[in-house]
Amino acid sequence: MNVDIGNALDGDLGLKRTDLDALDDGVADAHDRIERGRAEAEHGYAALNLPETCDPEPIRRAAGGFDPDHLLTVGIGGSALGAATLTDALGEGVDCRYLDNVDPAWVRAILDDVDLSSTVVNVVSRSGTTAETLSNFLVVREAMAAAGVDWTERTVVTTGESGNLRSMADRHDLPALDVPHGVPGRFSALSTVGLFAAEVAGVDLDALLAGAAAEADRLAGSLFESPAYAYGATTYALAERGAATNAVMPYAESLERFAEWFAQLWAESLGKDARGQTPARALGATDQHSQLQLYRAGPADKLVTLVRPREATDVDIPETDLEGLSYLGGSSLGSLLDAEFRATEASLAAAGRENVRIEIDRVDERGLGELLYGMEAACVLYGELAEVSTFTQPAVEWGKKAARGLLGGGEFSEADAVTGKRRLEVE
Ligand SMILES: O=P(O)(O)OC[C@H]1O[C@](O)(CO)[C@@H](O)[C@@H]1O
Repeated sequence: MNVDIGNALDGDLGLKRTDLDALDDGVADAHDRIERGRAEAEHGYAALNLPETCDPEPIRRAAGGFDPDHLLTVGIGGSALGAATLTDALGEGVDCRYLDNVDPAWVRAILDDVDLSSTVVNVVSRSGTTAETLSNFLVVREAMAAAGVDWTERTVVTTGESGNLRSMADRHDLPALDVPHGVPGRFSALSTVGLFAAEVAGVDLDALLAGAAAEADRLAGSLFESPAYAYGATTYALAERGAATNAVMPYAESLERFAEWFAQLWAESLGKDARGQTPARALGATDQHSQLQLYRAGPADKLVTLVRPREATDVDIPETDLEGLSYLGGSSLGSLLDAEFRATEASLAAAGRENVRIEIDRVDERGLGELLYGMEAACVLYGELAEVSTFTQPAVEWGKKAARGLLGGGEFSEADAVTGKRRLEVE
């Protein structure tokens, strides 16, 4: 993974090279803290040890008995997004679906669309109590029964040491994978949580973890020596100068889900104490015809993170005599995408709008390992510099309690606030 922060300097937000030089002592201190946390496998920091601590063998054993047409992963947040990022980018041969929402029409459509007799179900929940995941799993289990499929023969559980799913796995002797200790869900893509789906979809886990390990080896006591820390420190420095939004814009359809994964990582880790940086999901070249107007001419309150593979397959553009389009004929879609990437990057810089370029060699296992690990390390560094509690997510609990109270799942004052909503309806 390479990070080019040149366009983050001397823009509207006024970040100077000297500011990064001044920040580098803080980066060194943060790196020391991170390395101490890794050495002690402290909660959260343990995620940065996964290239060494994640053992692919149990994952391969759990997946080995199946040869499915479909993989249905039932999980939400970090229990689905890492797997989805990996199978969207690298998966081959198996139709991988993710039930991470409880929209009835959408769930029904997916269950009607897959042949459950040739589907493997991976139900994933660290806590084993997440309402969406447990509800969807109960629906899937009933659909399998209705289809005459023995769900116990086609279900793999990924969960913590205790809880509903662990009890169910024990009771029915289901294949069960352990979520890693001390790794919050949004940091668990490179663990059993993300890698079961990847294994079923034919991803080379060793190459993926080797890419992550290579990025881990590049963590250093200076932002100028570590791509991950360069990104974490630069995004932090820009946030401190007003970049309230970070628009992540991969120039590859296969990385669109990566932007969704990044959004949870960045928002749930850094959105604390009335601070943080809002991740916006964009896609190149498509959003050049959409959000780019705002990024270039709207408020100077954001940075754009442009992500791309340096190499990719290509498609030739046939010659044409279409008026004014002959310059495209004989070129290729890859050349057009490359020109648009560099033009968008320059367009933002010309307008004083800060942007950062992240490149991986290819959308392959090594590249994704580098990218996912690099963003996780960047996030941890940003959290250290911002002095926030990177690895907790207390703010999401209020809504969970309110919903549970509304459903009669207990007495929660939060539910009272829902029924007391101020109304002003306009018909
Ligand atoms: O794996 P679990 O416990 O079902 O949690 C799923 C997701 O919900 C959260 O805990 C937030 O509610 C995320 O941090 C997590 O990725």
